[in-house]
Amino acid sequence: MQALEAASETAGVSTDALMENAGLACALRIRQRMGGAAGRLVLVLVGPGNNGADGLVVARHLRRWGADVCCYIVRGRPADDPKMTDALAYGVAVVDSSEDHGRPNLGRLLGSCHLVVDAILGAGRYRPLDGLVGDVTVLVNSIRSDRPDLSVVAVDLPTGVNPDTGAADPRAIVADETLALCHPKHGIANFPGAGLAGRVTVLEIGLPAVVSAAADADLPTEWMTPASARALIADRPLVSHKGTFGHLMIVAGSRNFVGAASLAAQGAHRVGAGLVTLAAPDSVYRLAASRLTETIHLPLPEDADGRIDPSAADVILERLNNYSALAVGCGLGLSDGTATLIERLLLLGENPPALPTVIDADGLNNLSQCADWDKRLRAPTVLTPHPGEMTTLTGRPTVEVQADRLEIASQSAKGWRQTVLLKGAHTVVASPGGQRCILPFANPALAAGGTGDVLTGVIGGLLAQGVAPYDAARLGGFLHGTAADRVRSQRGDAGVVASDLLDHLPAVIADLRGPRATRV
Ligand SMILES: NC(=O)C1=CN([C@@H]2O[C@H](COP(=O)(O)OP(=O)(O)OC[C@H]3O[C@@H](n4cnc5c(N)ncnc54)[C@H](OP(=O)(O)O)[C@@H]3O)[C@@H](O)[C@H]2O)[C@@H](O)CC1
Ligand SMILES: [K+]
Repeated sequence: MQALEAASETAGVSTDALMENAGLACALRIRQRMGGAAGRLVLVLVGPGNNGADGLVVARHLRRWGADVCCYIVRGRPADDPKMTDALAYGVAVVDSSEDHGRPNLGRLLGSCHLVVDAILGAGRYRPLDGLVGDVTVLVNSIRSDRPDLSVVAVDLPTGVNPDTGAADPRAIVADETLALCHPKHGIANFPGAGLAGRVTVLEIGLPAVVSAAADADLPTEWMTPASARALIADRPLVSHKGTFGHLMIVAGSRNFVGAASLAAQGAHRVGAGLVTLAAPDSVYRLAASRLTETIHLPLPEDADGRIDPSAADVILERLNNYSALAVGCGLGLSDGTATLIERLLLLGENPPALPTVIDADGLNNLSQCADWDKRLRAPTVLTPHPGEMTTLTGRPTVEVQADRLEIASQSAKGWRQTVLLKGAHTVVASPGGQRCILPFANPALAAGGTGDVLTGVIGGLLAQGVAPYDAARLGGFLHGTAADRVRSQRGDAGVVASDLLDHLPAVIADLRGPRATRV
């Protein structure tokens, strides 16, 4: 952002103009969050740099719209600060921390306000919080934890989070929402900083078009937003039939994992796949069929333990010409037989159309048993490991995978020449061509068995509709994450089950799509 700011100046757009845009965008979002400005009491914590200047612009606009606004100057600002002059002119109250010994004024303001804006520190050069700033942040965090009705909204980054790494000072602000200005900084993408940011809303600050186009081309990592997800949702023609939206084959399930197969199939239906066939062991078919009324079934021979028998590869392969995508893995089980099945379906070139494929869970575990699997995977594929499965595939310890999720996902995608979706808080998606994106979801409700099976079905359903692998993975992950957030907001963190996500998926898609007219 510092480089982009300099490029903007060169292109004729001053930092002051960007700051004004940023401050207005933040004020609009805060007003929306509060359900209006009039009569609200807002406390803006103002720091010494440009983040503090943004805070003064926010204060001025909220005051203009009728809020009662007080700026608490945490650390001295220049004597002739024009943003301060403007804020005062609009009637913003100002309290200086140097005149608030023992902080009685800050305590009183925190006790009575509706919302706190953290504009103390942003993306400037990072150093640990000094005593003065730390005193303020500790008090804010402590009153926030006593007052569930109090929202803390951070401008750009929560104060105390290292913008480049996501490391956090122990006294860093805990925010309910962070308003990321233009390109979110790594500090709120990486944990622990990401865990302090709350909901992240990305705001435009009006970079000149030439600068933002160059940045989009240059920046290696995309932060998925509703707007970027919307751009990936295809129109559904009015004149269409079930064949228009593809046919997915799901190879899944074993005696112990009947539900995995069923959840994957429902995930695919709920994102609009035209037809879904579940190829599962005969005993799984008998249990799942009554529940999956819309699914086509292909019962398969099974071994003594209720896993798909490798001879089933013939049954599947001879039908694949009629399909548009393949999803493999959910609840398959792990044995020599299932590894042989995977090898035949995916590695031996017997799958003539080389269908776009998503491989998950035991699909990945079985794949890792096959020699040189990464060199032999022919079809355009999305691999969706969780960190443990990534360890199995790469041989790198899970702590290493977790410490550098973006890089490891990207290196793997390039090395395997396939799309990789690395699950976890802030799921990462990387393409073989070097694109990569972060899905901004960290939701403990997703830490439940079966949610990965739904995701596989969702990605498979999108692949079947002709969405390219990298787009299917990031859009699928975004739909899944948004559905999970909705479930969490209704039901809380614990006790959510994977099937709760399913009913939300169509509405998530419809809301993203918006009222745009469907084109023929
Ligand atoms: N770039 C853009 O295009 C745009 C940027 N914008 C905004 O600018 C923000 C970046 O502004 P910035 O560079 O002035 O940095 P910021 O963090 O506000 O303050 C740095 C000051 O803090 C001080 N300080 C640092 N650490 C400290 C500590 N631990 N404890 C105490 N003090 C500490 C440090 O002092 P020093 O370390 O030098 O003593 C320095 O004085 C960015 O996040 C966004 O909000 C938008 O308006 C739109 C356009
Ligand atoms: K801040």
